[in-house]
Parts: sequence; structure tokens; C-alpha cells
Amino acid sequence: MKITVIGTGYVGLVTGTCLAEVGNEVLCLDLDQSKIEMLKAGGIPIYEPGLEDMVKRNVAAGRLSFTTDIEASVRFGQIQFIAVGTPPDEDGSADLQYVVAAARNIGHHMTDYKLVVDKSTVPVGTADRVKAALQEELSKRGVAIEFNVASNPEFLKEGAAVDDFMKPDRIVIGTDSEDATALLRQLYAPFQRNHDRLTVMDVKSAELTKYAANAMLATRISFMNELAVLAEKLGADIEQVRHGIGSDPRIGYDFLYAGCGYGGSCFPKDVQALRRTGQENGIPLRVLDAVEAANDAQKQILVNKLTAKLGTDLKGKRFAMWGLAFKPNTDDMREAPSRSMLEALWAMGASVSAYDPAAMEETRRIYGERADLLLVDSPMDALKGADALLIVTEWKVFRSPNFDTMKALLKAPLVFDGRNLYEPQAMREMGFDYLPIGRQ
Ligand SMILES: NC(=O)C1=CN([C@@H]2O[C@H](COP(=O)(O)OP(=O)(O)OC[C@H]3O[C@@H](n4cnc5c(N)ncnc54)[C@H](O)[C@@H]3O)[C@@H](O)[C@H]2O)C=CC1
Ligand SMILES: O=C(O)[C@H]1O[C@H](OP(=O)(O)OP(=O)(O)OC[C@H]2O[C@@H](n3ccc(=O)[nH]c3=O)[C@H](O)[C@@H]2O)[C@H](O)[C@@H](O)[C@@H]1O
Repeated sequence: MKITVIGTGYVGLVTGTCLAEVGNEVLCLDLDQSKIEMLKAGGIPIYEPGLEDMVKRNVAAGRLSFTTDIEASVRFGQIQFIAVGTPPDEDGSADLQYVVAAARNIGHHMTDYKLVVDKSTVPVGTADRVKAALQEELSKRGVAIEFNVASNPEFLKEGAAVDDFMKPDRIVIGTDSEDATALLRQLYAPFQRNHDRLTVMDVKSAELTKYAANAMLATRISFMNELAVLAEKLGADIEQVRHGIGSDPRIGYDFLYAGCGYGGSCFPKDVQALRRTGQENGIPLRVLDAVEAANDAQKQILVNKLTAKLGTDLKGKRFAMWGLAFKPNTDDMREAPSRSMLEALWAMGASVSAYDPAAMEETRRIYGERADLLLVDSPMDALKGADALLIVTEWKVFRSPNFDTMKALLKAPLVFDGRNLYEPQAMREMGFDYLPIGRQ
């Protein structure tokens, strides 16, 4: 099939590449010239394991190409995936300007039937707005051309995006058209593996499903984070509690890890947007109000532990930070807990020496050169002369360090672990003052 993907962010690039991988011809459009130039030159604008090779392979095979030419992109695909950003507006709702602009572009240039598929995360009612935008553009041109609009939210996780797309748990299709269902069924057939992963539903339910999934996951995490604070106070161990409850198949083990708060481009934005949808419709989503408040508090938990030990005047002190990205295997810093921590430590006069296996460049882009941020080349370099270590992201490389070297490099063997990487007892036996989350 011939497919156009609009937007080459995480979702657009992964969608386009994976659809090419199974034999489709895919043209990816982006209005950001620098991204398209980089893609055409064989680079990729994001860090995602396995993606670069896959892009190269499909470009070389002639199945995947990139453009900034809107008209050519509309002409190309019978199916047009909209995978542009939906960032939070000032009031927390999803900003749909990019989605609507993409729809208008299609309406402005289309000359034959198109199936327009919303892959971006969009509030309930967006497919109707997309339809209206397309119709308006066609009317302006005085032409009547058939089209359908379907919702097909994406559930991939950064860092595991290729696998998530190639081997999905489920593929949600929201549509009111049998033609659209048939086309999408055919498109997704190669991803079905041994049983039917396709769930076809009405458009509004599909749109809501995406927010429901992210809000449910964020709720689990915030619940565990609050429980961890309580466990710590009571002398219990959140890791043992996690094992205890996860064994119930109704609960399950996944997404039960307490930590220093969830971040990323999606949970914070989607929880906010769903709360906003509730408010706009007079349906208070009280659970989500609490999820957001709990997460804001959790992002400060390591800094609170640190000031409880060292006070709030941190002038002249330097702290090592391991991990900057919002989670491992990505360079994404959007809403990363590290940012709240850096900013809090700087406000108290401290400086930070930080290491992340992928997000150094992104951190430099965000904060620029500043005297109170030292970006170093290795985890151990960060420790040299530091007053304490804060572990913020659970990259594999931090899991089994040389503890003797760590102790020798740190000014004091003080470790605040926001990801519970080590056994508290063993750390204490090695002479560390070790403060994990929700453990003794
Ligand atoms: N990042 C993730 O892991 C996931 C994101 N999502 C959702 O997918 C959507 C896209 O997310 P990301 O890929 O992270 O976004 P992004 O913000 O990284 O990328 C969006 C891209 O769209 C381009 N763009 C904007 N308007 C355009 C237009 N009219 N025509 C062509 N290109 C245009 C931008 O230049 C940008 O390169 C969002 O709604 C997000 O919530 C869903 C699942 C996972
Ligand atoms: O809509 C989206 O964009 C995506 O959002 C999340 O994916 P992602 O943001 O890439 O990352 P996650 O692996 O979900 O992690 C999110 C945050 O939760 C934190 N987390 C995760 C799991 C856990 O047990 N504890 C915990 O604190 C992570 O550290 C991270 O900060 C969802 O998992 C995807 O299914 C969804 O498609």
C-alpha cells in the first residue's frame, strides 16, 4: 500500500519505518526542514534503539522516503497518517493546531479518495474536527471528493518503540466506516502474529482509550510512589510490597516501580488533558487530580531527602547526578524528573556534575553552558569530589558499578537513589549512607 505519514517525531518516524519494513511504500512529511534534511542524509533526529538501521534498510530498499513537499505527500498515500505533536495548551488541554493544519493541507490538495488516520493522541471529538477541516477545504475548492477519518491511537513506549510497533499488544481502530476498517485491517495484517490484535470500536471510544491507558498507568505509578513514602515511614519495604501485590494477576507486576516521579512527553501531558476534558464536561476526575499532585511532589523527593540531611543552603556544594533522560534508552528530557531536581539544586546554590548515556546533548541544548552544570564523560567522572550522588534514571550502566571506586571518588559516601537500583543492606555494609525510595 502507499502511505503518507505526517510528522517525523517519535511516532511518525516509527510508524512510517515499521510500515515500510513490512513492504509498504511510505512517504514521511515534516515541515521542519532540518529534520527532513537529516533523515535524507541517513541520520535520525531521535535516539531510539534499532530505529536507525531500520530506517537505512528501508530507504535503501526504496520503500521509505522523506519530504517537506505537502502537495507531493498528499498525492502519495491513499492512507494519510497524522502523527504530529499535540502539546499542552496554556489551560492543559491538547493543542490541536498541528492536527487541524495537517488535515487542512490534505483537504487543500487531495484529488482522490483518502483515508485520514489520527495517530496523534487527541481528545474525544477530534476526528469530527478533522472531518470538518477537510470538508471546509474541499468546499473552498468547490469539489466533492470522498474521504474517511479514523482514529488509531499509538501505544508505543520510547526506548522500546520498534518492538512495540512491530509486536503490538493491541491495535485500536476507531471508525464508523466499513471501508476504513477493511483498509486498516489489511494494513495491520502483518503485525497480527498468531492472534487477532485488532480492536475495532467507535471513534470516540478509540480516542478516549488512549487517554484511559496512559492515565491508568500514571495512576498506578503515583499510587506506588505515595505508598513508598508511607512504607518508608512505617519501616516497611516497597519492593517487598510490590512483589506481594504483583503476584495477583488482577494487579500484575508491570508499572509498579516506585521512583522519583514519572516524566516524558506523554503521561504528564495526557493526564492534564484528560483532567481538562473532565472539567469541560462537568465531570471532575478527582483521581487524576491526585495523580498529578502526587507526581509533582514525587519529583522533589530526592531533593527533600537531600535537604533533610544537608540543609537548604547548598552554596559551594556539588552533587553528582546519574541519569538525565526521563527514562532509560532515550535522550528525551521532556518533563524529566532530573529537570525539577537540577533546578531545585541550583536555586539553593549547588552545582551538579551529571552523566547520562544518551541525553547529554539534549541537556546542553536545554540549559546551554552554565557554571553550575558540569556534563562529564562517564559515571565515575561525575562522582569526583561530589558531596553526594543522586540516581535519577535507571540506565543499565548504573546497575553494577565498582562500589569501591564510587566511595573513593565521592567526598562523602552519600547516595540518594531515585530508582532503587541497589540492595540497601549491602550498600550499608559497604559503608554507604544509602537512601532509596520506600525502603529502609
Ligand atoms: N513520543 C511518544 O512516545 C508517543 C507519542 N504519542 C503521541 O503522538 C503524537 C506525536 O508525538 P511525537 O512523535 O512525540 O511528537 P513530536 O512533537 O516529537 O513530533 C511531531 C512532528 O510533527 C511535525 N509537524 C507538525 N505539524 C506538521 C504538519 N502540519 N505537517 C507535517 N509535519 C508537522 C513537527 O515538525 C514534528 O517534527 C502526540 O500526540 C503524542 O502524544 C503517542 C504514543 C507515544
Ligand atoms: O502515549 C505515549 O506517548 C506513551 O506513554 C508511555 O510511554 P513512555 O512515556 O515512552 O514511557 P514509560 O515507559 O511509560 O515511562 C513513563 C514514565 O513512568 C516512569 N515509570 C514507569 C514505570 C514504573 O513502574 N515506574 C515509573 O516511575 C518512567 O520512569 C517514566 O518517567 C506509555 O507507556 C506508552 O504506552 C504510550 O504510548
